[in-house]
Amino acid sequence: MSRKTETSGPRVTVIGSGSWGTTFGKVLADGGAQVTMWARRAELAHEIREGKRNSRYLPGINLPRSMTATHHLSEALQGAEQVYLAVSSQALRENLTAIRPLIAGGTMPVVSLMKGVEKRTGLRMSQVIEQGLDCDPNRIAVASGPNLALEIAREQPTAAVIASASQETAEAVALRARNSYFRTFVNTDVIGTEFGGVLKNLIAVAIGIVDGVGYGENTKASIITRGLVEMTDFAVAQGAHPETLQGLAGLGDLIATCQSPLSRNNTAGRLLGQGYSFQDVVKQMDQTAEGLASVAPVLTLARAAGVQMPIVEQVKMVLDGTMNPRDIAPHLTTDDDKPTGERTPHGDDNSSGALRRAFQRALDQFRNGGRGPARDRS
Ligand SMILES: NC(=O)C1=CN([C@@H]2O[C@H](COP(=O)(O)OP(=O)(O)OC[C@H]3O[C@@H](n4cnc5c(N)ncnc54)[C@H](O)[C@@H]3O)[C@@H](O)[C@H]2O)C=CC1
Ligand SMILES: O=C(CO)COP(=O)(O)O
Repeated sequence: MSRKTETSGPRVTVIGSGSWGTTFGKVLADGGAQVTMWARRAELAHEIREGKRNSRYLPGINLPRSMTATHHLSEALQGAEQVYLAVSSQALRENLTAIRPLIAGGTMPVVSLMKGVEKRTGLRMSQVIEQGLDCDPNRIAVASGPNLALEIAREQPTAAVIASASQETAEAVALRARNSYFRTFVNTDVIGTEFGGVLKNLIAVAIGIVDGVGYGENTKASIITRGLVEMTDFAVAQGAHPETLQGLAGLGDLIATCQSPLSRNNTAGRLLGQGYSFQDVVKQMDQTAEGLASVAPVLTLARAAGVQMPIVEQVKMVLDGTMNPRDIAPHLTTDDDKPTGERTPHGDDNSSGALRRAFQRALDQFRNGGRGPARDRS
């Protein structure tokens, strides 16, 4: 398929040349941008720049001719109109320290492509960016959705969400990060969009465990469905719109990650289910499985907010080696509470949930200058 590859397009920079950073760089380049990748290792920058390949992370993929790469941060960031961040979540803060003086005074959007929380602080990536760059939250955007890197690198049609507190920033980023095989929608629910990406990783680890022990489709469907309830309850308690969790950044990503053997979180879970210890799994994974680091901070936040997450609790117990993977279930098997309904506290029949949604919609409209709701709107 031939793609638009102008060499005179706007300059954008992608920090991190792993599987997602490189794939997103290709998305941007195929959308007409002049993309400079920053790679930590000089050899990888050389391979991308000269060979138009990233053989370790994206085997078999030819990268656009217009894409270049460097391992010098200052060179990578020079003249960038937008900056995309795609290192592992735990490495973000140290990278921001190096980036900050190089973009000081800049007003360009900074976009998180990451799906984790910082282990030490429990902060979302956009919050770490706000602190690390000391920048206006209206400049920050996050990208999320059912986005398995290798499928997108193969140009399989996919959709994603770009969220920012500023509708204008979300739209500017969405316009840049789109092409014939990658469609971006926008919203202003940064909390829901980010937590969707974080939480589905945890449910994908649970599904991997189920696969690893050899359970079938009923168990998986039960865990995916109840997992979405946990994701929604948690995210809404943190200030998200429930609708966001029903969209691409929630349900969409949950389906993709739970179904695909390409998912690293799913793979890590499968190894746990097969009996490998957490330490063995970490040794075997040569790419980032964010869910492993997010479990503890998510549970800390959940407990503080009074949200119950029985599936995530079980993932933690399997990781800690205190639960046999065969005991995983859509509920805590030690739970002898009386039967409850399926509905969540934000369900349609709940007036406080409806009130909250109405209030959030009004707030959204106010933020968008009265232009109406902007949920997942292209
Ligand atoms: N691979 C995928 O399909 C998708 C990944 N993501 C998210 O993107 C983020 C990055 O993931 P991937 O690119 O897939 O991971 P990866 O493991 O393929 O690459 C991570 C990159 O970060 C770099 N890195 C690690 N520690 C670093 C440090 N201290 N300083 C600088 N660079 C460092 C590595 O060298 C590597 O280039 C994660 O948060 C992940 O959840 C989001 C959507 C899709
Ligand atoms: O976020 C992803 C798909 O949307 C990638 O999932 P994994 O990190 O589990 O590979």
